[in-house]
Amino acid sequence: MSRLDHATAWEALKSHYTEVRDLHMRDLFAADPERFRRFSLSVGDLMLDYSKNRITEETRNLLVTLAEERGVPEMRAAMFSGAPINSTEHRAVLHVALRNRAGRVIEVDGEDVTPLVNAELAKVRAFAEKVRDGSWTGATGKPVRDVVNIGIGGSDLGPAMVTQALKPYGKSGLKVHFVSNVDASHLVETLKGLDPETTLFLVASKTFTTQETLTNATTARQWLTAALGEAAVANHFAAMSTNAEAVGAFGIDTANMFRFWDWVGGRYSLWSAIGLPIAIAIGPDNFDALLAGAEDMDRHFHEAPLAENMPVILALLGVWYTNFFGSGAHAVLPYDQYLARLPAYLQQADMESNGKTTCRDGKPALWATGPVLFGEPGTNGQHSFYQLLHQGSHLIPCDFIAPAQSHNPRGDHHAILLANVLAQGEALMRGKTAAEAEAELEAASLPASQVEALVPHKVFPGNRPSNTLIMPRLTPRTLGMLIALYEHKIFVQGVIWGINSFDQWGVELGKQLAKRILPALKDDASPAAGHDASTAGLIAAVKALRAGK
Ligand SMILES: O=P(O)(O)OC[C@H]1O[C@](O)(CO)[C@@H](O)[C@@H]1O
Repeated sequence: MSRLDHATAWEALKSHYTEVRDLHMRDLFAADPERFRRFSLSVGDLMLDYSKNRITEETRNLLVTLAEERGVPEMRAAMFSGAPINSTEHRAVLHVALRNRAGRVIEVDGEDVTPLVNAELAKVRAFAEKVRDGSWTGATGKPVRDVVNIGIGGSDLGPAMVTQALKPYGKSGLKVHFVSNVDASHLVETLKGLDPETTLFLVASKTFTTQETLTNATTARQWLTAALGEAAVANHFAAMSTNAEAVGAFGIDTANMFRFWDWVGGRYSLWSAIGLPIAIAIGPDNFDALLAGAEDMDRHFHEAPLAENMPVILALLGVWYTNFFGSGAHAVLPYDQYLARLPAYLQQADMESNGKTTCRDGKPALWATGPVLFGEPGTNGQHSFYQLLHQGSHLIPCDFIAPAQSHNPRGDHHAILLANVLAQGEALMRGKTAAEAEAELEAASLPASQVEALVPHKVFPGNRPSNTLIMPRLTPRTLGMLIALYEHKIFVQGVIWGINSFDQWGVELGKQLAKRILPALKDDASPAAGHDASTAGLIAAVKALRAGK
């Protein structure tokens, strides 16, 4: 693949940028009453308004040309067909096969994976049903009341986010908890008040070698066996993994193991057996609806022309701001308390996928790649970092996400929430001119000297871009669509930037060094030698504090 900055469309976009960068969106809206219609699109129940972006039709055309030139349609076809597009790990990338409810044949190394997926999904459904109806019992014959998922990264964030998002679909008397951090406080606080007789642990790890997960699972097993004995493990532990050998070695009966495959990336795995806690929490039929929503988005992404393709449009807008406006951050702002963990989930999905500067061909990326992603739910962010969004020195594109109906209609709450989300997009776009600020201050009868002093502080530049995603209601189906939308957006950006979005070598170095530091922390005989002066000094200081010196 040739260099991104050598693409013809890149050059065209560079010169187009110089024409567009000073246009104000206020003027673009004033000049075109059709702008909303022109720059919005729907997929099923999900509507995207992207008219509040610093673009013209020419911008969209050029960005679409860039996507074509960078081979987005070809890579998309390769992904859906099961080609090994995760080049550094020689793996297919087939989270789409996990929600292939249409039953398309998808082959990996000559084998159709669809029957494998369906068989495992049937096992997940059956197990979830048993836990929910009480026919799966603990060692003393009692039904499960608490499920504790132990996993981290992709084996935690997706299921935790979805389980929280779909809490209204939960079952009373059955709670699903998530433990991820190796800090024992996470496990200890979660287990407080739980009864070993009615607790089921799900150990979720693709590799089953992850230090945090195995440490937490070992301590959880001690907690269980201290109360119920070693023989209880079979009724109280199940695992989701690709590594049957390691699951068996850990002492979990592989009959209680739900498997997935190396062509499912960890951060794309919530649709696989890793979704078992979701299926238990919301029921297999709702889990199926989640898959159906994702499949709706897959179909749209696979088939819609690039210029009318929601994930492609979101990806191209991100490229526009990252690579031409020099924006290094992106805010995801769900106006729904149930989506509180969506930004955290997307941090892994996006930043572990596209936080890279080496291209597929091993050469450095000489252009910016994935942005810093952050966000907070609802109006909380407005009373925190929105100040910077409105008046700070950084241009930070925002995605607002808002279900039109609440699961908890109470008085004016939801109307207020919706008024706020719509107001934020409008405020970011319009801003407030000096003349408007002055008129406001004068109307408040302030003395002229104060008006003059305050006006510069009250000005909002506006012209700050945002997308707004709305849906009737947050349901398993709309959530499935939303997550798949972001997955495909990330994919398209990776293709354009020329990077492999499906490996994560950048997480390895810290893991290696932690393994070297651990003995030095635990054992006086292990010297801190071989570390830089700062790390060696910190090791010594931490050791002294641990010893109470
Ligand atoms: O599921 P596993 O193998 O325990 O890995 C957990 C997480 O660790 C990572 O490899 C990063 O450290 C993620 O990509 C993954 O989701």
